[in-house]
Amino acid sequence: MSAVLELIGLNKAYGALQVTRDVSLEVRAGEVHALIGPNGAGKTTLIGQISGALRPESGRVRFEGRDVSALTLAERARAGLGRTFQITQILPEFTALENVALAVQAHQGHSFRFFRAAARDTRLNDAAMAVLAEVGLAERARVLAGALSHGERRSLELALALALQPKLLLLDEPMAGTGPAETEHLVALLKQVKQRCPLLLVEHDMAAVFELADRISVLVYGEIIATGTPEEIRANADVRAAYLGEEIPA
Ligand SMILES: Nc1ncnc2c1ncn2[C@@H]1O[C@H](COP(=O)(O)OP(=O)(O)OP(=O)(O)O)[C@@H](O)[C@H]1O
Repeated sequence: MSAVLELIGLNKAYGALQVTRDVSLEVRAGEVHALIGPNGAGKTTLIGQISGALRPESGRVRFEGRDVSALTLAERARAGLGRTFQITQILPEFTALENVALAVQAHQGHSFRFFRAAARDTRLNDAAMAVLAEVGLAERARVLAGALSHGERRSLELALALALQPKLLLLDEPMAGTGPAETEHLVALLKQVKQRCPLLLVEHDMAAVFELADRISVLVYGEIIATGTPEEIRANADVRAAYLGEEIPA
């Protein structure tokens, strides 16, 4: 399988604290690649360097064969490097449908200003409804985003990202704060999203990671200590030592 995203020798430090150490990694077409590691290992910092929110001191990011290292976050997003929006970026006073319509409209390159009116536009509405249906929120389309449950807002975040038709999706802890039923729903949803584009998934819920991932990379103190299939990672002595053998499901 070909690499959609390639990280080549990324390094980043905060003062004396080296948070990314010579990280090289590839996400291949069709795969869910999970990035796991103990708290503070540098996962979010690494995602930031991929999305363009943070600049590494050295190293390259290649996306679909193109060096995107010099591109801004917005330019990378336009190139198809998608990420989930934080819940705080959901507009609570607007309906789920209006939130997604805004994202669809943004993808089509229009101004945000008239999106209330634009949300009445049938084509825009249809496109937004299709994305909502994809994440299981069709029946909640007219509900204000602020009135959705936590799990539903997580699904809405995913819908906002999908509305931009990403060619790869970066997911930073999509299961955080969700209950068991919501987690199950999100796992099923991500399996479906995988049919559309590859995923780079940062997640602490190990059961979800081991269910979803085709390959897993393990980050410890900013360094990738192992990359492999779930079976390989489960059997890796260094990984078990880093996790004290606790969180890796048998
Ligand atoms: N802006 C910053 N300035 C200084 N240090 C930072 C900054 N951002 C993160 N760090 C430090 O960098 C290290 C890596 O943080 P990061 O959030 O990337 O880890 P993480 O693996 O995502 O952690 P978690 O699993 O807890 O979310 C931590 O020691 C953190 O305290």
